[in-house]
Amino acid sequence: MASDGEDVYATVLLSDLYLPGALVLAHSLKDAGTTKKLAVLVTTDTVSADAMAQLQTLFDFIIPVERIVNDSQANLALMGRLDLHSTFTKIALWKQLQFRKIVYMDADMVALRAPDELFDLPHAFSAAPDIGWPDIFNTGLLVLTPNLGDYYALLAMAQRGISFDGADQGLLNMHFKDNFNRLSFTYNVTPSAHYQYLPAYRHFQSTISAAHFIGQNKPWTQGRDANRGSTPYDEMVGRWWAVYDRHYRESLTSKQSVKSTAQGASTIVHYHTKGEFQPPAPVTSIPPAYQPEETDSETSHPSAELPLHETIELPKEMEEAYAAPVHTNPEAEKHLEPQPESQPESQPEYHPEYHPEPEIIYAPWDASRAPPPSDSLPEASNFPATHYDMSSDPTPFKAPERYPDPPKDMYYEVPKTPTYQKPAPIFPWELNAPKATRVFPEDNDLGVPEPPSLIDPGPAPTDEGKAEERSAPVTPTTPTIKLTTADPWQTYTRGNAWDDIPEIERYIGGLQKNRKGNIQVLQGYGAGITDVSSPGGRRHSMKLTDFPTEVERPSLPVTPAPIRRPSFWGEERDKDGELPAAEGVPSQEDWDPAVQLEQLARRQSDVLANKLGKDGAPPREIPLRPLPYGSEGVSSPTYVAQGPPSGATGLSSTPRTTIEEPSYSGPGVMWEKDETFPSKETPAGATEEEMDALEN
Ligand SMILES: O=c1ccn([C@@H]2O[C@H](COP(=O)(O)OP(=O)(O)O[C@H]3O[C@H](CO)[C@@H](O)[C@H](O)[C@H]3O)[C@@H](O)[C@H]2O)c(=O)[nH]1
Ligand SMILES: [Mn+2]
Repeated sequence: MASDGEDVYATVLLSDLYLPGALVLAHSLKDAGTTKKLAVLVTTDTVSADAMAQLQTLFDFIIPVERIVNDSQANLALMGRLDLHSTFTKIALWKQLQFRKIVYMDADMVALRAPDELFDLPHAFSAAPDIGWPDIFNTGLLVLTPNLGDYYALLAMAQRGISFDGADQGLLNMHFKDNFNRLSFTYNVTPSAHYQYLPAYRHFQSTISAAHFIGQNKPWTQGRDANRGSTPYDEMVGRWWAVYDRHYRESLTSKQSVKSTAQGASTIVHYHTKGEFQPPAPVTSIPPAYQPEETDSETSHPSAELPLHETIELPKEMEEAYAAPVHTNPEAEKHLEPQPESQPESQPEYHPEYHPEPEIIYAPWDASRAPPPSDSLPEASNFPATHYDMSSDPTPFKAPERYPDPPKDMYYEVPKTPTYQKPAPIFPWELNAPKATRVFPEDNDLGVPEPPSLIDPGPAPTDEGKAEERSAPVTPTTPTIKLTTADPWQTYTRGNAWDDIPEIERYIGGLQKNRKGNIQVLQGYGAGITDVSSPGGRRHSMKLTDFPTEVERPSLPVTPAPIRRPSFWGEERDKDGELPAAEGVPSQEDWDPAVQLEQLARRQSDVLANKLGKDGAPPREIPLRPLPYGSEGVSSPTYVAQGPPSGATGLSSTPRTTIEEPSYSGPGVMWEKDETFPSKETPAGATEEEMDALEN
C-alpha cells in the first residue's frame, strides 16, 4: 500500500506487446540504483495474466485502470499509428492521488541513469521537448503532481476526442499549452534511425538520462540483430538489449538450472521479443481463477511455487506442431554464453503463428465449470463496424449553376385570387376607426391632442330621424362630464352613447327579427324604433334585462321565462303588479336621485373643508409639508396626478393644492354576501425608510 505522498516511477501497459519494454525499463531504473518505487498502470482487459505475473516480479504497484479509447481515429491515421488508440489512458496518472509525485516513462524507454532528482522539482508539471516539434513536449517522460483538476479537464477532452494527433501527446499539449516546465532533452532523448545530429550526440552523450524509442519500431520488435551499427540510434538500441540480456537472456540459455515452470514464466517475455522465443513444451496460460476446480490430486500441478502455469493435454496435431521447434532446444541449450551470434539458425522467428490464441493453446473453456476466461474477446467483438471518415477533399464546394425547380402543385394549389374578403362593415366605428395610439403624460405638455374618449362629442342627436339624416358615419363617444360646469350632478347623461346610433338599432333589430317565431325574444322598454309587429306595441331595446310580456313569451321548448308570482314578497301586489311602498321611505316621485347625490356630495365636501381649513383660512387648501429629502422637484415618470382640466397646464410640475369636487360613482362590489373580512386592522409600523423620511 502506498503511504501518503510517496514518489514513484510509473509506466503504462496497454497490451502484452509492450511487456518487454515495460520490464526492461523497470530493470534499467533498478540497475541504475533508483531509490524510488515503481508502478505500472495496466488495462486488465488486454494484459494477460502471464504478463501481470511478470510485472509483479518488478513493480511495487500494479494499478488497474479503465481504458480510455479515442474513437475519432482520423488524427491517429494521420500519424500512421492506429495502434495508439488507447494512449488517452495515460491521463489516469493524474488520478493517482496516493502518490506525491510521479515520474512517468513510456514503456519504450530505457534509463541510462536514474533521474531521481526530477522528484525534487517544485513544478506541478514538467516535460522535455519533442524532437519532431520542439515547441511542444514529448509525452514519453512526464513529471507530474496528481490532481483531479487536471484529471477531469483531461478526461473531458479525451471523451470528446480532442487531440491534434489523436493520442495522449496531442491531448496533453493542447491542455497544458505553454504551462509546463521544460526539461532538458537529455531526460527524453529520442534517437532516430533516419537522422541524427551526431556532433551534439557525441557532445552531450554522457549526460543522457534516458533513451526513448519513438515510432512504430521498438528494439524488441526489431530483434537484436536489426541495429548493430555504431550510429547513436544503434548505440541506444544496444543499451536496451544490454538490459534485456542481463535479465532475460539468461533464463533462455540456462534452462537446465531453471525449473520448467520458471522457464514458462519468462516465456511470455521472449515470446514478445523478436528472435527470442523458443517454443517450449506446451504450457497453458490459464490464470488460477479460471481453472476448473481440481479434486483429483493426480491432475494438479506438481509445482506449488507458480501455480499460474499448468501442462495440459493438447490434440495430437497441435503436439506435432510444437514438437519440431522443441527438438531444436537441446542444440540451443548448449549455448550458455549470451552471445547473439551464437543463436542457433534453427531458432524460430517471431511469428504470429505462435501467438497463443485461445483456440490453439488454451484449454477449451468449459462453461459448466468455470467463468469465461478474462482475456477472451468481448461479446459481439466481431460485429462488422463501418467507419466513416470526414471528407479530406480540399477542393472548395461550388454551387451548381441552377438547382432543379421544386415540384409544383404537389399538395395544395394556391388560389390565384385571395378568397378571403373582409366582411362589410356594420358599425360606424369599423369604417373610420382611429388608429390606436399611446398617450404619455409628457405628450399632454407638448400639446398633443388628448385621446378621443376625452373629447366632448357635442350635442347628442335628439331623435332617430335626425340621426339617420347624417350623411357621414360618426364616431360616437361616451360623453364625459365637464368638471368645470357649475353643477355636474344635473348634467350628466344617463344614456349610452350608442343608444341613438341608427346603424346599431338596425343591426339589433335585424337580429331580433331573425330570431322571432318560436324563439324567445327579450324585449323591453327603452329608446329605440317602434316595432309594429310586436303585439304589445312595445319598442325594441337593447336592454336585455326586462321581463317579456305574457304575449311575448314564446312556447316551449325554449328556456321558460320567469313568471312573476303574485305572492313573491309574501304580500299581495297591487293591481299594477307594484310592491307596496315601504314605511318611512319617500315615494318614488319624491325621490330625485340627482338631489340626493348633490346633498351627499355637499356633506362630504363640508366635512373635508372643516377638517382641513381653519376659520377664515381658504377651506380647500392642503397644508404643505416638506417632502422627503432628495425628492423635491422629482416627478414620477409614469404617474401624474390627474387634476381638473383647469390645471391641465403643467400637470407634472404644478403641485395640486385644490381638492377636486367629489364625484359619486356608486358603490363598488368589495365583498360578496356572507364573505368574512377583517373589520379591524392593526396598522403596520412604519418601515425604517418611512421613519427617516418623516423625521426629515
Ligand atoms: O499497444 C500498445 C501501445 C502503447 N502502449 C503504451 O503507450 C505508450 C505510448 O506508445 P508509444 O508506441 O511509446 O508511442 P511513441 O512511439 O513513443 O509516440 C509518441 O506519441 C504517443 C502518442 O501521443 C505518445 O504516447 C508517446 O509518448 C510519444 O512519444 C507506450 O510506451 C506504452 O506504454 C502499450 O502499452 N501498448
Ligand atoms: Mn514511446
